[in-house]
Amino acid sequence: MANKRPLYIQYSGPGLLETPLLNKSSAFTREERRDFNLTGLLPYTMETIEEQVVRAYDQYNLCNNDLERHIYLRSIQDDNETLFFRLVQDHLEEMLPIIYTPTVGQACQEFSKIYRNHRGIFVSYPDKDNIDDILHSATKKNVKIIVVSDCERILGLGDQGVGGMGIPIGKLSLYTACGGISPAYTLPIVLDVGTNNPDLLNDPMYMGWRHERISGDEYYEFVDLFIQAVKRRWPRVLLQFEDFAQHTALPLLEKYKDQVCCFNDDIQGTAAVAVGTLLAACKAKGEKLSDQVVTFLGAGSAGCGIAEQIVRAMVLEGLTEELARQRVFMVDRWGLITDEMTELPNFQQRLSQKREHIKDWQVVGEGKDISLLETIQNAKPTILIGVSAQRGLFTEEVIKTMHSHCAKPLIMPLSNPTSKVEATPKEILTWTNGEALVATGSPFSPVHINDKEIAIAQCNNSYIFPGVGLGVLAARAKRVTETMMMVAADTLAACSPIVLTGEGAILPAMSDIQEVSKKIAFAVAKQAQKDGVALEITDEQIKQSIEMNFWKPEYRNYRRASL
Ligand SMILES: NC(=O)C1=CN([C@@H]2O[C@H](COP(=O)(O)OP(=O)(O)OC[C@H]3O[C@@H](n4cnc5c(N)ncnc54)[C@H](O)[C@@H]3O)[C@@H](O)[C@H]2O)C=CC1
Ligand SMILES: CC(=O)C(=O)O
Ligand SMILES: [Mg+2]
Repeated sequence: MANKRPLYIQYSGPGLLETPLLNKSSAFTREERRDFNLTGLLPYTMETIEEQVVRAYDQYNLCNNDLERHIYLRSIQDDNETLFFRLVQDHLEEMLPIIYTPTVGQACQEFSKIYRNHRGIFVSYPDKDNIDDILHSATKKNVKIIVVSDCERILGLGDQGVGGMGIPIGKLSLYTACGGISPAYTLPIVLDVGTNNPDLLNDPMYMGWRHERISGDEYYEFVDLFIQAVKRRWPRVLLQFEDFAQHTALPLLEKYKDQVCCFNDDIQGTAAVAVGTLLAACKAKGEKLSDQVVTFLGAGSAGCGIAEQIVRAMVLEGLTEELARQRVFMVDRWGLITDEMTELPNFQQRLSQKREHIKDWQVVGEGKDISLLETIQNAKPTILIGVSAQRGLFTEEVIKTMHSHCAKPLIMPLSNPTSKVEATPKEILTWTNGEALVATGSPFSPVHINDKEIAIAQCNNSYIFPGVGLGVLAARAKRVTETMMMVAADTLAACSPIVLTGEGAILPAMSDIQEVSKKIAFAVAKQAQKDGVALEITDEQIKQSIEMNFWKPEYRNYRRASL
């Protein structure tokens, strides 16, 4: 047991067994059973956590499908968090797809059907006058990281109403499993502002506020009530915005990024993991990022967030911003985004291509609505990124055309969950004779082609946010800056096996994720100091803080706290 210091607690009897953060189930010792009035409430034999994991894993293997596995793991989490995280840690690669994408998507869609137990906080619009009271009802006093969603864009599955709670829960499980943040410090929150999903509104089982979404000033005033209440309750908390829709994601980030310690995972976390992946792939090919030409399908929060980070990285390599922007092509549902398109939101406008630069392109229809295929035929990209949440849009023709211009293209269908992928790795590798480098948002099995087994990198922001959170806590940072996200990307690239050894995968193995998160945390903490948003402590103190904050799923001895 690494942490031998006893924990002084006030709970006893059934109340202790019903407190998931403290419950040890059959692992309570004889003395603890006596001291905390547990004798007779548990079978006689005392077990170790290893024995408990064996039983739990046996039961897990009896489940018939992934949703059942998800429900089973969530039930352990709601009963005994230490056991849950030990089980997940011991079977990380197998269980991440169950507690996170893709299965969490199905769990969100079926939330009201599979609901078992309360977890997290629901801040519902009709309760808007009581948000302080709601936050004070949270049993955790010392919350350090919140993941909050209004659930309007859950993965690529659209508006899931309160069912989206699965996402903050899943993200925070990864904060602990991958970034060592104690579950005692994390809190998932859903802002229930209604839903525009007719299936949910018509579902008699739907558990959220049965009302269409509030919008406009009413929406922003409600979110502000929430943010101000969070600041009063936990002034230093790190707030992660997750799975907001495109029309609110950036405005909320712009509004709050200088007011509270916060970031938007879909814009900034995704940008960092994608640029980290690109940097690693370029190093592996012996090329510079600034030599690449990048095409996006999907110019939303993720697409534009990644594109802006690519521009920043190209500028750091020496390109002018104007030249960098000329190398990035954004295709959305109306085709290539150009400066002739009126009514583009600002974040797309900044990434539009100037007509004069593409005037010589060979396209049909006088250059209106330039398709993805036409963009690829003319721009001849070396990198193709899919963040459109539309299955199948990377067609055989699109991929083969890309391959005809670039011998070893990097193709990244990043949309989640698996059902929304723009093309599967098997399709891409088949159409490119195994020559493309592929990274996906959701996990995929290795592909066998030309007598080779090709592992598929999972380019998901889960490589970034746990380390960023750990770094913010270690340095006690007050803000999350763009440069902190940029060093997270650089550090991820530096951990890539292909960069380190010249062979292997583009991204580190999931089994190494804790060490990667610690490295990202250190770099993020140092950058926070450089940016003047963190404590001035020594490198040694940062490292110590990271190690000290790194929670391990092990039971501690309990002593009775005097009341
Ligand atoms: N791998 C990762 O770490 C991450 C993956 N994602 C995934 O990326 C996808 C998009 O997320 P966001 O950018 O936040 O959503 P968003 O809604 O902001 O953007 C999606 C964009 O795709 C466009 N689009 C829709 N249909 C299209 C079509 N037929 N052709 C071209 N464009 C089309 C939409 O107009 C929109 O601009 C989701 O599936 C999400 O799960 C998001 C964040 C992180
Ligand atoms: C991974 C993630 O954050 C998303 O798909 O929304
Ligand atoms: Mg997300």
